[in-house]
Amino acid sequence: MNFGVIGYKGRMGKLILELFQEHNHTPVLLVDKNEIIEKEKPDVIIDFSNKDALETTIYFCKKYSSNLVIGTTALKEEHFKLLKELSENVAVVQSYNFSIGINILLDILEKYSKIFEKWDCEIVETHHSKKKDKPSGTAILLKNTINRNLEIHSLRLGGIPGDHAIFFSNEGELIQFSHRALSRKVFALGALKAAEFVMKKTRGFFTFKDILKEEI
Ligand SMILES: NC(=O)C1=CN([C@@H]2O[C@H](COP(=O)(O)OP(=O)(O)OC[C@H]3O[C@@H](n4cnc5c(N)ncnc54)[C@H](OP(=O)(O)O)[C@@H]3O)[C@@H](O)[C@H]2O)C=CC1
Ligand SMILES: O=C(O)C1=N[C@H](C(=O)O)C[C@H](O)C1
Repeated sequence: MNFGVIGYKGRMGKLILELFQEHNHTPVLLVDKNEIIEKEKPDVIIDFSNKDALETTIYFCKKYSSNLVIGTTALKEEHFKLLKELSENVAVVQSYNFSIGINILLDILEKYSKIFEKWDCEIVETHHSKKKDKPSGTAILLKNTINRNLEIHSLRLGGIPGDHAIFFSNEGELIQFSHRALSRKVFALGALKAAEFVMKKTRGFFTFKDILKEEI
């Protein structure tokens, strides 16, 4: 496939560019802050950049009828509205976490977190010190899935790719669910899986969990 990367100079952008090429896909559109390299029509555009790039991303998706895989976090309601509108014409996969493990954890929490309704619950997320947003998109996703008012604690340290832990506790016990991304490559692999998925679709709004339905 011909693909585009928004945020191609970033930590995720560089990995995505490398991994997709290893799988014989061709980069035809590269966008970063104040930079656009435009060669051909991309079949799919991958955006791991910043919410401020969304306008540009949507411009290119519309211009070329390209499908979109977007992992950028800190999106606001207005951004989701734009993505839903876009998905009326092209296929969009949006997720704050493209790892398989977090999506399995979301599934478990969706099914079982009600059991802990009367227990205290808090989330701790730990990421590298260069991460710009707080709390992480994944922590927001976990909180929305648990579907209750709870506190998120954010740590920004060293080079940690992404740790999330959910604690449930009553007077005498503690249960902890946790996930650690051992490297950023898991997210790039997830983006590749999502890009291959959208190539089979013409339109619609999907999450990474929709893609993993057959696996989890
Ligand atoms: N969903 C998931 O599974 C994952 C999501 N993420 C998310 O992906 C995003 C990128 O993460 P990461 O690669 O670590 O971040 P980086 O800061 O390393 O990369 C982002 C890149 O986008 C560029 N950029 C910033 N603003 C714009 C803009 N308006 N137009 C075009 N390019 C722009 C940045 O340029 P500059 O540095 O000059 O600002 C930078 O090169 C974050 O939102 C992060 O939370 C990350 C990992 C996994
Ligand atoms: O910025 C990151 O690095 C990550 N961002 C995502 C988030 O905010 O949840 C996913 C992952 O944890 C890494």
